[in-house]
Amino acid sequence: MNPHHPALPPARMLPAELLPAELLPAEPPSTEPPPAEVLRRLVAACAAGEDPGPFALLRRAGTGADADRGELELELLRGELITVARIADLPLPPGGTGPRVLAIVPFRQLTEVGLPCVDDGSPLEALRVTEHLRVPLGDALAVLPTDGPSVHGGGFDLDDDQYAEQVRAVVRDEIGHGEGSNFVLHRTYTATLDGPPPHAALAALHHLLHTEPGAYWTFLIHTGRRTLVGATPERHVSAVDGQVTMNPICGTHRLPSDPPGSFDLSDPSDPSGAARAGLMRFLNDAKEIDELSMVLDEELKMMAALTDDGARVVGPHLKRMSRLVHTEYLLTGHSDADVRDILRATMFAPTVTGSPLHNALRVLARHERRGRRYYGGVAALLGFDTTGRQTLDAPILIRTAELTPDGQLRLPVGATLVRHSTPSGETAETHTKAAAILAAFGLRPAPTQPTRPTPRTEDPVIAAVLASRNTDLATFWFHRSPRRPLPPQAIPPGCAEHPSHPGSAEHSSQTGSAEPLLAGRSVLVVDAEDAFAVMLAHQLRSLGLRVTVRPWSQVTPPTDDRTAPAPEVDAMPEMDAVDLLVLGPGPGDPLAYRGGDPKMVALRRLAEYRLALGRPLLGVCLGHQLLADVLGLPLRRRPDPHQGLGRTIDLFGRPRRVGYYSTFAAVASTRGDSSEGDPSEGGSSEGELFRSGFGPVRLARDRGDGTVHALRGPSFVGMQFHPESVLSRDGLDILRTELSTLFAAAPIVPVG
Ligand SMILES: C=C(O[C@@H]1C=C(C(=O)O)C=C[C@H]1O)C(=O)O
Ligand SMILES: NC(=O)CC[C@H](N)C(=O)O
Repeated sequence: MNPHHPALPPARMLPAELLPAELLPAEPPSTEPPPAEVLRRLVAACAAGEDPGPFALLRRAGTGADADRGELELELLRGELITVARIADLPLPPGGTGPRVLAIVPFRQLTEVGLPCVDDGSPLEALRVTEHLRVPLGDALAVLPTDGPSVHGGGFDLDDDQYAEQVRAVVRDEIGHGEGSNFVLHRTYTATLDGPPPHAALAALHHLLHTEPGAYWTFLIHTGRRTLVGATPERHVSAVDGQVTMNPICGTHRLPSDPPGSFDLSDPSDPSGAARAGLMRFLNDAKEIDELSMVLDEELKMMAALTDDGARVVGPHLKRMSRLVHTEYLLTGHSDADVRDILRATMFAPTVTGSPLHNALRVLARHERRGRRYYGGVAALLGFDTTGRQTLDAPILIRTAELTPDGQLRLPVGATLVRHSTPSGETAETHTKAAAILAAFGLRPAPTQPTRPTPRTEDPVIAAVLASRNTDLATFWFHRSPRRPLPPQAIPPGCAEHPSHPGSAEHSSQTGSAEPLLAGRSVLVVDAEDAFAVMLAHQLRSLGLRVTVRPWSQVTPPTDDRTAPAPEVDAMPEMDAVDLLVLGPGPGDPLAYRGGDPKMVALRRLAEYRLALGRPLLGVCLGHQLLADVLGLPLRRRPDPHQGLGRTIDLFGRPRRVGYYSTFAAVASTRGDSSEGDPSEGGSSEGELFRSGFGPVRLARDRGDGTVHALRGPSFVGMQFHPESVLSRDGLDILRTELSTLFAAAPIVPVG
């Protein structure tokens, strides 16, 4: 018996002192019962309301047992409960293979790295694993209870009208004011259990194992202080053999049937093909497509910061759950970092927070005004493989109910809000997401038949529609060569390839190779609170430049102006010395410099300083807006935010596919309008000419509304779009062209 679980007495063994001496075996018998028996006793203890001690049951896809052994299993872990303050405190001493620690990381863990959130004090609890058993899934299902205690008094903390109003407010006040492109707001369903929570959780797990075969983890984690039970579709991050994988899932198609049955595209009971038609509408829905691209961009930022080889994108694919279908990408890269550092660096997924991450967290705290407990955090299984390398498997805690010993059930659920979200649509989405878990507690009708998991290969028509989404995306992020082949479990079924293959002409122009005019030049990228800066750095490096990235608060031009807000760090000589200064993208209203906003003041001063110096300067999005402002072009807030929007534009006479994440824009009025910023010459393929105090500026403007897509001056370039975004198919080529032109034109200034 496991000494940590005295509540579970041995079932069959008589105490040795009661046996006649001749019956005593020469060798002590194995006292370890078979795994299914251990589970049976655990279930019995829970049903009797006894304390089963900390344990977990995990049905893991991908990196789980299936991949190794080809049979379905439920992992049973037991261990000691520990509570730690920081992720780094999770104990992972070398030695032994297999899982060692199973942690539940609350959302408030963000405070550990100084990121904003409503701090509800939820603890970082973990099981230090003392026992790891594998129970064949069939045996487990035979032992798990089919019925749990009844549950009553359910309802959402925010009613539908209140949630819809929050959706409206975020779209209008945050996305509509340049604070970011997507935000996830949650609401929580609560109810009360009439019996022991671990027993209720086991019955719910049984239900979910049947109904959610498409889940990434179907699991129950009982720490003694709480029980989490759920079927989460989404891997947040895993690390196997130095291969780090993230899995942004976004876009939600609500399945029509109620109560739901199996979702089969060739379902003979759906002769009209209604299910298929609905799925096709979803796959072609601009909002759903944009949602996934936005979270792909945001997770690429994380991967770019985390891995030494950038990241590689695979997908998109469908992720099928019982009542809904999602779309997903997979991102892989290489990192030798300690798995606890990987966890710490990825708090938390953009699919449960928003973009850009830091400001999204502020927006969440502002609108949600209550803690998230474990919602949006992760479960994390840490251990070692047979070669002694650390392993990590961390799903996102969504579609997960928390049961507390006092019988409270909480199920938080959210939706990704984007510029074209509708309050009613997002509210309906939260109901559908909650339904699968609520059904497991008898709070919603159960599906009539088991759900079919996502097939290994997609239906060819659907696969083609999915693959076509990549034609407008940046090859650069699809063909970064991984250091080693992807492990088979990293590649999901029906892997869609990017249409441009290695070796093609398009591929070589889009994947980066050192440029003669750029190679070896030094660049300082100023991060204006958007990790797009790190993606830009990867692209610039691929063009041969030497790149440093620094937060805006640590970069400041030399100034004698003592009235200006005090910089955190003294003037940096490299401001003058670097061959190229890049002012990066960032959230917020660029004109807020007038009210003294420290970030906007600092960035604008950098633009002024570098312009006066006459040395190469590139402004991207927010950086471009502040550059345009210094040049004398007016800035306007768009009525139609371009947050997360791919467009084909006319860029100095060439059609270019680029991605926008902006609500503001510089505007140059059309000829005949006498307002400031009037271009002084008519349009040409070279763009219109605007005379600024820093020399003539060529403008690439939108013919419809006059907004400035890009500008070229004697020593500077501005881009309203994001060349680094996955939405910018032509981003890398634009950077190459614009920077080469800039360096060809810019006088060589000796620095000494
Ligand atoms: C936020 C949740 O789910 C996330 C949001 C999705 C969406 O908005 O389409 C889809 C999958 C998840 O990444 C949740 O279940 O609470
Ligand atoms: N991505 C950005 O740099 C955005 C700039 C600015 N916050 C806007 O929304 O227009």
